[in-house]
Amino acid sequence: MTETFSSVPVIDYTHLGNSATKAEELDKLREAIFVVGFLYLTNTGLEDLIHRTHERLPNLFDLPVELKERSNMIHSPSFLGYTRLGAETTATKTDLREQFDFGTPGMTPWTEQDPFWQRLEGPNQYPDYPGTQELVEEYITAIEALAQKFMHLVAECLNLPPTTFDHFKGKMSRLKFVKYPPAAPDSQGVGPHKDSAGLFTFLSQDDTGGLQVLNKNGEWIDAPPLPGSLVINIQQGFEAITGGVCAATTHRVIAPTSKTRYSIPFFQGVRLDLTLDQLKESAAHIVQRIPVSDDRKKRAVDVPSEFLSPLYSCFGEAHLRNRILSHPDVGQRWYPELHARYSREILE
Ligand SMILES: O=C(O)CCC(=O)C(=O)O
Ligand SMILES: [Fe+2]
Repeated sequence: MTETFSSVPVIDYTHLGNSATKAEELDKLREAIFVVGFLYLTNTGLEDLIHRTHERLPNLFDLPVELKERSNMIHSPSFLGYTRLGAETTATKTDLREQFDFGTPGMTPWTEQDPFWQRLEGPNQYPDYPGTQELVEEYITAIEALAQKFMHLVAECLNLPPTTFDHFKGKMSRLKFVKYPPAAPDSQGVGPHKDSAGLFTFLSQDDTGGLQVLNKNGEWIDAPPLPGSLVINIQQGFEAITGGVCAATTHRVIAPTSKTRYSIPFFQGVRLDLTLDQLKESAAHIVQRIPVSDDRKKRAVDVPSEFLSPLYSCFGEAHLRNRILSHPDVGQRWYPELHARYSREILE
């Protein structure tokens, strides 16, 4: 029988920091990473910040449309800014959500001499709502630090030196504020996908529900809200580092029917210049340590991983492709030739 899961494991962050409980919790983490690909992380110390941020979201999204549109993503070749309801596509269907995308501040401006995909790392557009920039910066600083520690723990659970994955880390991570308005039953909040921006995702969801993860048997498993927790999943960058053994995990959100849902995903960035060949070489010693399972590949049931396709020169290009297809209006404006090429590849 395929080794799979029917619920999402809960890992207590304080147990990972306590020598009396660490070994046992690392075992649970290993299982969560290698068998499930999803976990709840509790007691991270970020509860107050997460709570304060959620409290602001309804007012932020209630800003007049004209104000939100001023920071529309269409103005950003880095795919940062506001996306109105219905402007995003996943698995070729329209998502029923509205969102603000932010990146780690302080990126070096792109110039014509840089590779085209380097343009993904650019400046933020902040909505005109007092305190937003400060809150975004505070959130990104705090969660970047947690993400870094988490990555060290993942290395430790493989008996690798804690800093093993550090040189895969990219300069820019991404943070989103997302709103899902109520919709007809079984509507697509966001369709089935694997996160493409980097290593791990750290998601805070409110108390509405609707997040589902796919297990190896192709069944959708609910990931119900767990107050104060972060839901962590594997992105395509970590999948690539582990030679596809730790498959990025497929998930989706069913739109709410009677109340608005808000969520705050944070995507830990990966180095954009990583090529598949470089990865194969440097990841070989990592892959050897990963427990062998006869059904390694079965988790990736239905959503292809762009980066493991030899079509793309490096992670940056694979990620750019994903952005262009998710936000076709932005893709068409800034990268018309790539937009045409990537769209054609889907049809073929
Ligand atoms: O809103 C959520 O709970 C999940 C969002 C998500 O999966 C994404 O934006 O990549
Ligand atoms: Fe996602």
